[in-house]
Amino acid sequence: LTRENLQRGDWKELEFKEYNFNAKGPPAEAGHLHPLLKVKQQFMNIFLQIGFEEMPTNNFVESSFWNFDALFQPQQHPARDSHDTFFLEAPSTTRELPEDYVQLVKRVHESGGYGSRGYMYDWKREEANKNLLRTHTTAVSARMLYALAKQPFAPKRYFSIDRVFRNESVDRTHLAEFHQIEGLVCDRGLTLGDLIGVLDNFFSRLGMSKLRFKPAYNPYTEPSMEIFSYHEGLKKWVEIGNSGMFRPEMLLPMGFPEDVRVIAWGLSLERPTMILYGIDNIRDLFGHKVDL
Ligand SMILES: COC[C@@H]1[C@H](c2ccc(C#Cc3ccccc3)cc2)[C@@H]2CN(C(=O)Nc3ccc(OC4CC4)cc3)C[C@@H](O)[C@@H](O)CN12
Repeated sequence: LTRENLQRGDWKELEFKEYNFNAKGPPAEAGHLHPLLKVKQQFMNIFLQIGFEEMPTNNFVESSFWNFDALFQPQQHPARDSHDTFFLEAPSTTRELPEDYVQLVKRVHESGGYGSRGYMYDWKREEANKNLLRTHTTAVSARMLYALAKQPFAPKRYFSIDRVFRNESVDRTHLAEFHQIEGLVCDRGLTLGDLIGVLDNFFSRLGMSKLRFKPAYNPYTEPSMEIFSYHEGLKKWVEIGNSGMFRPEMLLPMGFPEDVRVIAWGLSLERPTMILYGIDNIRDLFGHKVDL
């Protein structure tokens, strides 16, 4: 039907069939929820069911102070190197830190206290001021615990599920960023048994029972444990996370009473999502194909 023969009126001779209003149109391509967000919602529901409150994680940029120093992670630790951490050029330094607390952190790094020897090095404020992309959500846990320690003591359960950034080489199963899931319980007199109990409760809600634990090391927790679960589908033991008890050198400078303990654990969102959705290349989780 061109403009010409429309104007000439040829169409008047044409035979048109009845319009069928019951004909089905082409199937509308509906949207899909992203697998990561569906699994995130599952984890969030579990945390909320067992009485955990969500921490505010809406700051990707963090100071080295909250990301490392407050966690008693020494300034010469390799994780603080630019090969593992994304430091910011602008704004390169943090605007403000709680000065009285900074002095207590400096002292515990340099000379210990509370029964600790410390690391016996010259702690530098310039190092703590450096802005970075947070390498773990434990930086948020540090901020929340510091705020909690300023109140009259009350037990708390917090969780966070958000993006963290590591300056690592990317490959089929590793990207420069991932979503960390972290839970913590703060109360008087908590023991490693309470940590094991909380982990049993949490992971059993995901169908992961029969947990096994292996001694591990984190700069900010002592003791620390890697967490394993026997995966019926894969017929093998799978590492499902890491955990531990925050050190007194982290908690006592915040101002917590001596008998307050914090048990905490972490895992990633990508690993369970890839397993639950049978995705073997992590890039398939993110947008269009990017061949790095
Ligand atoms: C550099 O990233 C390390 C990441 C990530 C990780 C590791 C440790 C923490 C932590 C912590 C922590 C420790 C103490 C106190 C506070 C936080 C958080 C994320 C996962 C943690 N991991 C991990 O998620 N594994 C996992 C979790 C769930 C799962 O469910 C499947 C349905 C069955 C399967 C697998 C363990 C390994 O994948 C490990 O090789 C990779 N880990």
